[in-house]
Amino acid sequence: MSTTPKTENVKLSPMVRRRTAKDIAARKSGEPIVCLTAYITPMAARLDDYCDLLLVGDSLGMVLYGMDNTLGVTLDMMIQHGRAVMRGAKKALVVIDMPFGSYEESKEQAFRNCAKVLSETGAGAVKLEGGIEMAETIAFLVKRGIPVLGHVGLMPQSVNSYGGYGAHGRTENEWQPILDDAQAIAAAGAFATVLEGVAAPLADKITEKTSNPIIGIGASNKCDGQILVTEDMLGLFSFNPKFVKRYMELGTEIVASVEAYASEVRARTFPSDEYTYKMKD
Ligand SMILES: Nc1nc(=O)c2c([nH]1)NC[C@@H]1CN(c3ccc(C(=O)N[C@@H](CCC(=O)O)C(=O)O)cc3)CN21
Ligand SMILES: CC(C)C(=O)C(=O)O
Ligand SMILES: [Mg+2]
Repeated sequence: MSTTPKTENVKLSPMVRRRTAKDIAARKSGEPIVCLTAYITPMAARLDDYCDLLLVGDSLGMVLYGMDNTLGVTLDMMIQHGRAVMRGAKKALVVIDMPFGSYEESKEQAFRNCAKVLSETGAGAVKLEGGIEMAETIAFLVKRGIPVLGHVGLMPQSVNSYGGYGAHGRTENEWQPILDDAQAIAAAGAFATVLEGVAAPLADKITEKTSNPIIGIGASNKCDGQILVTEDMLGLFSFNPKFVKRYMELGTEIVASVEAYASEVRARTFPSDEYTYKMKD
């Protein structure tokens, strides 16, 4: 009889070291940081090999739930989708967007909710929108072990104040406050910053004048990295702002497939023989 201990038969999956916030921080002026959003396991699994960072964005309120903006997204939604993405992604750093109302009130509120998000999802960092006004909160979180990805420029959770999603910094008198925001949160310890919806020359200047990596969306190709909403670049979300390049037309392909299925059902050509069970011999 074999006396081999049971543990010897346990197959360990090959160890992949997941990217950390520190790895991303080290990419200032280095190899561009590739980022996309992910909300669900099967998508995260497919993006994982190609992305340094996967963001569970609060854009999921609009993309998955049909909301008009991101303001109705809850902490529980972010946690459930965060867990789903963690099950699919093994290599990328997973970052969870803090939803509107979950962090702005005080640094204590921010810590409580960010800690809940990290402990219940296993993700490696959180993202929160805000410039100078959030710098103190970001420093408080970072000093207590919570890596923070910043987000300045167009901040979608402030859509009611802006009155829309127009680009910022398209006249030079708008530049200084946005640069100040980016520098303030870099100084507060954000490991990188998303810069959204700004004129390209301003994005170039901010990238040059900040100490942490700048990840652009609707910004410029001189940023230290790029992010897009995955459903936007796949052509699944009916939305066509200037900054979205559609790499495929998934929505059109879905419609074509459903059309084919519907007509086969009506013609009784589906399910054909190969899709039906035979009797046992
Ligand atoms: N699917 C999706 N993709 C995103 O990039 C995204 C979201 N959702 N939800 C959260 C925010 C909202 N964002 C938006 C929403 C609309 C425009 C937009 O319509 N832009 C127009 C100009 C609008 C105006 O001038 O008022 C454009 O042509 O760029 C841009 C960014 C970016 N974020
Ligand atoms: C667009 C990205 C940066 C985002 O914040 C989101 O997807 O919610
Ligand atoms: Mg967001």
